Amino acid sequence: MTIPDKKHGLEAFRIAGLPPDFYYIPNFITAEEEASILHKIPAQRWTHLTHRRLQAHPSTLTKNNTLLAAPLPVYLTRPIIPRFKELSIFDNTPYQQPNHVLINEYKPGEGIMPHEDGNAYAPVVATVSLGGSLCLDIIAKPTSPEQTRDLEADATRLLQGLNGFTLPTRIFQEPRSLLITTGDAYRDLMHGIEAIEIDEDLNADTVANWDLVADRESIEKNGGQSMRETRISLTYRDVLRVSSAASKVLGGFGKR
Ligand SMILES: O=C(O)CCC(=O)C(=O)O
Ligand SMILES: [Fe+2]
Repeated sequence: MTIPDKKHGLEAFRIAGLPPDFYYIPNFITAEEEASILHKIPAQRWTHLTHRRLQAHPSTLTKNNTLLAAPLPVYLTRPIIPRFKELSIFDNTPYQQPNHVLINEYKPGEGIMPHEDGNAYAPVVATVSLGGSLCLDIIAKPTSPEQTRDLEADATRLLQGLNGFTLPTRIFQEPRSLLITTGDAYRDLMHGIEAIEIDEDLNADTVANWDLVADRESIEKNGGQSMRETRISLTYRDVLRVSSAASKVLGGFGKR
């Protein structure tokens, strides 16, 4: 991709009509880079869940959401992290770059229940998609019935005013794309992936990032449908609590 100028760079990729801030960048990595990453994901590190499998790098967080400081493997950092820097994606997080990557794999018919990512992380997630396409569902957080009524009324007014989308809505994620979720969108919304084999009824009225999708043509040719294939996502985050105990010991040895 051509990196646009820093200050205005991301703005061109904002998903208009959704609460701030979501950005969708198609073709963030090349097909060669995608193939190289897919090849390097270690086959022996998967944890199997009912509807997907996953692995955490450099490791799973401890029970109190602490990351044991360790470098990320190089295939996850290059060329991706320098590109994040050019776009200033993590400039406002404590370590100014991601220190943790979750790799999730979804086969056709698999998904992830609606959830929020919570406060173990700085409120910025950068998701690189590999392999297949699918829709991420964007959902309002459940609140008390009265709050929900008030919030829905507010949200409807706001969204109609902005010519926006009412929630729930969908973001279509193509292979090699980057999705950034930050600000209110990180804090106030939930996201999930339906466990289905075909994403249907895809068009400008039902997909929030339709204008930014690179291959709209294939979907249109296919009557608004997109068949699921195996998709792997890399979710980059900056974990707030980092313990350097292990690295101090190693560092100590290193100095002898
Ligand atoms: O695969 C994705 O894009 C979403 C993964 C996700 O929501 C998570 O790891 O928290
Ligand atoms: Fe998530």
